[in-house]
Amino acid sequence: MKVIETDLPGCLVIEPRVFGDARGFFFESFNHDKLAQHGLQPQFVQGNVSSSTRGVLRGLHYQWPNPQGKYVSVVEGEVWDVAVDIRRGSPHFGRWTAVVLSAENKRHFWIPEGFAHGFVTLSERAVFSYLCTATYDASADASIRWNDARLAIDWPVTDVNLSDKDARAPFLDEVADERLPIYVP
Ligand SMILES: Cc1cn([C@H]2C[C@H](O)[C@@H](COP(=O)(O)OP(=O)(O)O[C@H]3O[C@H](C)C(=O)[C@H](O)[C@H]3O)O2)c(=O)[nH]c1=O
Repeated sequence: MKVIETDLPGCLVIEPRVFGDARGFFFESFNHDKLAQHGLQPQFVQGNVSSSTRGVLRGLHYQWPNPQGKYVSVVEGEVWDVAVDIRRGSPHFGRWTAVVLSAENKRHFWIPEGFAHGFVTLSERAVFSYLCTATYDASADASIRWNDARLAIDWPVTDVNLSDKDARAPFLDEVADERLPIYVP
């Protein structure tokens, strides 16, 4: 397993060791002890799977309170996945980083608690599978507009297919401070 730091502190790319043979391949999608060697000890309590067609954009989502750390990957197709630091008091507030996740590259992406998350689907269909460190709390579920000029996320696709909720998401400047996660150094 390789753990690669991104340009946004806290967000990590994990590349599993893949064992291929005449039958196909095997890889460990999550290994507590191996991640712990890299200082990462998430305790997952929920797993999610979603399927999206080309151009579907889900995000930018977060939970506060009850923030979720997310360990995300793609088991079919390809997405452009983005994490945004929206923690009040963070030295990196408003900064984002992105990674291409695909069934082919088998990369996993660790997004810490307090970050907003989203992705846009690059393939005909993408099946997105991820683990969370807190369970879903509808009352804490929150969104920020995907194309917020203040974030200036360089999405590779702009003709996107959004849920009504995401299309109406507030801009960061419209979100009350108390609805944003708190940075804990
Ligand atoms: C997230 C979630 C949703 N739901 C229900 C609520 C809705 O009735 C339905 C679809 O929810 P939503 O449209 O919020 O699903 P996504 O747009 O895929 O949201 C996710 O997309 C981005 C990429 C994320 O990072 C979050 O995990 C999550 O917000 O599933 C649940 O029952 N449990 C859950 O954990």
